[in-house]
Amino acid sequence: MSTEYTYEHLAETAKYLLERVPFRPKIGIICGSGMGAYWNEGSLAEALTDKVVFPYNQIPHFPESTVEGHAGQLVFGYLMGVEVVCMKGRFHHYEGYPLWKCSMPVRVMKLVGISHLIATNAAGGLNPKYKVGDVMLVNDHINLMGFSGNNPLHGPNDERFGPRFLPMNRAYDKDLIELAKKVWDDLKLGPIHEGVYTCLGGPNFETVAELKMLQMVGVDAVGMSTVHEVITARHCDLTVLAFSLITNFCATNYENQSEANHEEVMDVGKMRQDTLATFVQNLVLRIKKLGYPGIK
Ligand SMILES: O=P(O)(O)O[C@H]1O[C@H](CO)[C@@H](O)[C@H]1O
Ligand code: HPA
Repeated sequence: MSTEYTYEHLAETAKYLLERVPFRPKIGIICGSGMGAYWNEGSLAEALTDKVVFPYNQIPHFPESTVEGHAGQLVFGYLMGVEVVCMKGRFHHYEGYPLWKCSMPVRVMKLVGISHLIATNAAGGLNPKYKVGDVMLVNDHINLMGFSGNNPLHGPNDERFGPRFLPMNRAYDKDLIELAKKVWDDLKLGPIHEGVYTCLGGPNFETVAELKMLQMVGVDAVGMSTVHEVITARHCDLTVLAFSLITNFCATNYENQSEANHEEVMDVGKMRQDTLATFVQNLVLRIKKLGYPGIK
């Protein structure tokens, strides 16, 4: 990560937040485009009780949200009685931020005390079995931007966050994936998938040739976030669960006249928000009841 944010900067941010919040969250939740990043009514962050809300532009050293209509808030509160902190909206590379800046809130959440991260995103479905509105638990990713040397951990390493070299073969915690599947099934929410996610830089959606290539290398869902957050989270030893809401189908042939667009992404997010909120609420409850399982 760049030296622009030292450990001391982020510790200052964490101290500012902790001085204003009367409880300590153990679970951090990143609400992406499919989980109310952009709206209030019915969103997961709105379901929190005893909320303490920090607009990003009031938090020391935090980047500013630039996406139109983006709430840009860090919300502390209780979800089904479980202490959590929610990012209502995230930072993307296409907004002009380097990856280390996009994922700095993950380190801040670590410093305020979380041990578990639930990262959510909206993604295009490449796996032909997926339908719009489905949920895919991420069991692995392909760090395409990393192939060209663009990595959130690029630059000097501070061992207080984590090691210089880190394994990524168990990045997505298997126990949490199993637990998430069980919670989903117990709630009788229908089918749920497991698959591989990749992040492209955006902001344009993909060409047909790009999508065909991604499909060939085993990508099931494609988006513009999450991968750098998960790398940063694993670096500082957080246990990670991530899931994608499939908001659109990726066209892998030229006959398909449909075009991906952000309105559809947000519409599908709104359509599925109640289901996803119920899922996440029950999931955090189970994680707490089980004593926060997973790789710490
Ligand atoms: O990944 P999240 O933030 O959920 O949002 C996804 O949806 C937006 C495109 O519609 C992009 O920002 C993409 O990354
Ligand atoms: N491609 C990239 N990012 C996305 C998509 C997509 O089809 N849908 C939602 N975010």
